[in-house]
Amino acid sequence: MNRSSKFGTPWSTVKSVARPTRRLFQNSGASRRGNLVGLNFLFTLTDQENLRIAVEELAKQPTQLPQIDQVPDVSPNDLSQHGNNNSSLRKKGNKKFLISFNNNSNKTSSNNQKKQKSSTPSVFIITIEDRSQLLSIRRQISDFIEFDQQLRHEFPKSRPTLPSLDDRRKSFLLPRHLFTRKSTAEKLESYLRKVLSDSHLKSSAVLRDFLSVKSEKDTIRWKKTSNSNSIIDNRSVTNVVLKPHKPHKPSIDDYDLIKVLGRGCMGKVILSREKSTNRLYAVKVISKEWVVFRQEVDHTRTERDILAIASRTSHPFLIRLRESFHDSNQLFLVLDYYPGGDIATQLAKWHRFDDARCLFYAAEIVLGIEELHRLGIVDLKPENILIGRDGHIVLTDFGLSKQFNHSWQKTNTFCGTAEYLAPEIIRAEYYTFAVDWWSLGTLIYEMMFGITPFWADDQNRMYQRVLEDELEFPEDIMYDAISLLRGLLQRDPSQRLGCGPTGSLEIKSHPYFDYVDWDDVLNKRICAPYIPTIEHEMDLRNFDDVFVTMSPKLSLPKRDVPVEMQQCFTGYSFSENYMDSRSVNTLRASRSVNRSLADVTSLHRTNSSATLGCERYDRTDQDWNNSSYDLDQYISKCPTIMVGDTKYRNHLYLNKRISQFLLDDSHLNLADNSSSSSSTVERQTDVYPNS
Ligand SMILES: Nc1ncnc2c1ncn2[C@@H]1O[C@H](COP(=O)(O)OP(=O)(O)OP(=O)(O)O)[C@@H](O)[C@H]1O
Repeated sequence: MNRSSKFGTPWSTVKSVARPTRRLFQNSGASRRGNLVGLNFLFTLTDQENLRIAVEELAKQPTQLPQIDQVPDVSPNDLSQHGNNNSSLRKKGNKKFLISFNNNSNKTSSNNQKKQKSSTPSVFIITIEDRSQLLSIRRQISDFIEFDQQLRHEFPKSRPTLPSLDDRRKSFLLPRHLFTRKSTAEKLESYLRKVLSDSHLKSSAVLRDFLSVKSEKDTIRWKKTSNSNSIIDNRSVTNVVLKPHKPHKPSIDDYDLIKVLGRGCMGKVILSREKSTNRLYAVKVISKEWVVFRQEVDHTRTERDILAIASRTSHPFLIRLRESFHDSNQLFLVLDYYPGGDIATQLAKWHRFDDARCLFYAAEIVLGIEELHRLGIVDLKPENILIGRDGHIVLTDFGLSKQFNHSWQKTNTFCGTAEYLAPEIIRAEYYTFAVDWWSLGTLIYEMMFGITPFWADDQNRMYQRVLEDELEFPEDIMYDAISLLRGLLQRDPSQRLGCGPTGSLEIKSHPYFDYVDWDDVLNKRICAPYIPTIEHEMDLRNFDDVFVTMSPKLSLPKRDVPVEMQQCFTGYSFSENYMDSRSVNTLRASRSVNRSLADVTSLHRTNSSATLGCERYDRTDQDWNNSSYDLDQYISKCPTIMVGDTKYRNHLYLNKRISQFLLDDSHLNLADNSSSSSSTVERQTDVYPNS
C-alpha cells in the first residue's frame, strides 16, 4: 500500500533510522532538557474523519560485524595450527572469509551474531495527522506491549487487544487461503486505529502519554492554519513557540439532560448524553445551597475524593467517575451509567433473590469491598449497588462520611441507611473495615430472605435489635449460608468473619463460596444469573417511575450561596483525562513499594494507590500550594477510624501520609520520578484554570 498517497504525508522525509528508541515511560536525560519531551499531540478527538494514522517499520540496521578489510591478513601456515583460538582468514580468489578454528568460539560467535540480530529491536514510526498537527514518533514493540498493559489496567472492560505479533506458527497451522500475512506494522496500525476510535481510550492519559514526544527523534509539526491543504509547517517542534494548552473546562452545557434516574439526600441523578461523544452518563447533581446550609461540605468533598480514588483503579465492581465540576449553584459528578437499576429496586420487585443470584452478587460485592479496603476506604453503603446491562454489579455512592461522624445521632437525622449500620457504629465506638463486613452480612441476609435481619418499624427499635437480638433464620436455609451470615453478623468486630489476620480471604474461603473461582469472578467470566431487560438505549424500565417522570431540569436555588462559601468548593473539579504521567508512574511505583508502605503506615490492608485520589485532590486544586492550611483544617474535622491498634483521621489523612512517602523519591528507586513530577507541575496549572 502506498502510504504516501494514502495519507498525503511526506513519507520520503522520514529517514530510515534503525536505532532503538528509549524505553517508553522511562524519562532519561533528554526529558529534563526542556519542554520538548512530554509534549502531547492534541489531536482533535471528535474529528475522527480527519485523523490519519500510519505505522511503518524502519529498516533494521545491519548487524555490526567486523569490516572485512579491518581483519588482518593471516599466513596460510597459521591455518594448520590446531588449537588456534583466534579467527583467521583464508584467501579464496579475491574474497576473504572469516574462519574460526575453535568450535566453541565459532558457535559462540555465530550465537552472538544471531543474538545480536534478534535482539536488535524493530523500531516503528507512528505518524498521526489531523487538521492542524503531524505527529511522528518512534516506538518499539516493547513500548506497545507496555502501553497495552497500561490500557488493560486502566480499561479492563473494553479495549482492543494487542494482536499477536508473531505469526510464524499460525502460518503453518492455517490453510494458506485463510492465512493473510499482515506485517507487524500493519497489525500495530490497526490496533492503534481501534484505540483511537474508542472515545474513552482516545482521551485517556495512557494514550496521551504513549503519543507524547519522548525523544529528540519524536516530532510534532504544526500545519499552517491558513492553508487547509495539509501543508506542514517545517519548523521543528523545538523552535515553535509553545502555547500552553488550555483544556476545555467541563460544564453541564456539555450534556443533554434526559431523565431523572434517582434521587437521594444529596440530589438528583440524571441520565445525560455527552454532546461531543453521544455517550450516556449518569450525572449526579448536588445543590451547593443545600450543601452549605446543611453543613455537608465535608461530606460532598469526601464523596468526590473517594470516587476519584476508586476511578483510578478501574475496578470492575466499583463505579467510575468520569469527571466532576461545578458552577455557581451546583456540583456535578459524571458517572458511568448502569441501565439495570439498583438492587433496592430489584428487591422491591422480586422481594428476594434465588440462591444463584445471591451467591453471584455476594461474590462480586466481596471483591468490590476488598478493593475499597485496599484503597483505604471504609463506609460502604450496600444498598447502593447498581446493575449493569450485562447483569454484573458495581458499588456506588460510597464515602458519605456522615456515617463516620462521632455525633452519630445528629448524622442520623440527616439521612440514614440505619439497617446496615454495624453495632460498633451505633454504639459510637471507633470502628474499622469490619463495619463493611457487617453491612455485607445484612445485605446478603436481605437478598436471601427479603428483609434485613433486625428490621423494625421504628428506627430506635431497629438499633436496639441490632445491638441485642438473636439472629434468626427460616428453617429451609442451607447450613453454609447460616454459617456465613453468623460469621459476618458477629457483634464483636474482632470475631467477625473477614477481620482475622487473613482479612477478606476468610470470607472468600468460606464454604458458602466453595464453588466460586475468584479469578473468574474478578474477570467477569461468570455469567450473571439475571440479565436486566433493556430493549433500547432509552429503556428506563429498571428505574422507579416516580423519578423517571420528574423534570430533568436543573432547579434554580432559592437563595444564593454566599460568595465566601464558594471557596469551599475550590478543587472540586476532576477529570480522568488529566491523570498525568506522574499518576501513572505513581500507580506503578505504588505496586512495587506496597510492602514497605504497609510497614510505614502499619496498614496491612491499605495499598498506596490510595494516594492517587489525594494527589488529584491536591493537584487539581488551583491554590493547593497555598492551601495546606485548608487541608489540615479539613483533616482535623474528619472523623477517626481505627486501623489495627492505630487511630487515624479518615482515609485522607492516610493518603496524605502515604503521598508524602511516595513523593520522597529516595524510597521509590524509580528512574523517571524527578522528571515526571516536573512535567506534572507544568501541566497541573492548566487544569481548569477557573475551577
Ligand atoms: N451511575 C448510575 N447509573 C444508573 N443509576 C444511577 C447511577 N447513580 C445513581 N443512580 C440511581 O440514582 C439513585 C440515587 O443515587 P445516589 O444514591 O448516588 O444518590 P444520593 O443522593 O447519594 O443518595 P443517598 O440518599 O443514598 O445518599 C440510585 O439509587 C440509582 O437508582
